[in-house]
Amino acid sequence: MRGDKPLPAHAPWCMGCGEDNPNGLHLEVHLHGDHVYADLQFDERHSGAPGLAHGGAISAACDDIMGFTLWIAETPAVTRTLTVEYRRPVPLHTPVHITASLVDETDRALFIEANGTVGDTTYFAAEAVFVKVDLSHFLRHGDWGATADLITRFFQAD
Ligand SMILES: CCCCCCCCCCCCCCCC(=O)SCCNC(=O)CCNC(=O)[C@H](O)C(C)(C)COP(=O)(O)OP(=O)(O)OC[C@H]1O[C@@H](n2cnc3c(N)ncnc32)[C@H](O)[C@@H]1OP(=O)(O)O
Repeated sequence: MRGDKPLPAHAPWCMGCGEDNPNGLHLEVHLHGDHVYADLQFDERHSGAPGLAHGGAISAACDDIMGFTLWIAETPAVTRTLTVEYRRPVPLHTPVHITASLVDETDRALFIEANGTVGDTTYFAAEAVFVKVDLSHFLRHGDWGATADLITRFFQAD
């Protein structure tokens, strides 16, 4: 059983968890047992209808926290599909607890679920398929310098 452990951001400018992104969600994600979790509050930067979180911001929060179950799966992977069920409108400036866990795995695919609650009530739930990649995926498609930083975080996370 894994204990409660803070996990490093995907990248400093990551929209979900990067500490240097002024418009990001600033998720601080912890590993706890067989799942990861974060506590967040959406604010005006993430607004859709007045006073309510934008569906895209909620989807981004789900995608990003699911991207932390990679430390459970112990493999890099990227989102192939993401489905979000918006069950209740999420007010801004309201504490939301979001969790994600790995529910199944094949040679190439990870099946991941996320859940966002306010108090004891589920406000949104998501399912995703991530496809495993090797770290060269990020070198091939992304920024070399930032990828070197990502690889450092990958190995420091152990
Ligand atoms: C300790 C570890 C720390 C890690 C630390 C690294 C951090 C790592 C940073 C991550 C950061 C995250 C941040 C948030 C998550 C993003 O935001 S990720 C960004 C958004 N996503 C993307 O950009 C992905 C774009 N898509 C792609 O690059 C390519 O489609 C992919 C995903 C690499 C797959 O390419 P491909 O290999 O050509 O795809 P394909 O052959 O069609 O499918 C591959 C396999 O997956 C299966 N598959 C595909 N789709 C499905 C599906 N829907 N259902 C079931 N199986 C499927 C296929 O059947 C196939 O299996 P096999 O036939 O090989 O057995």
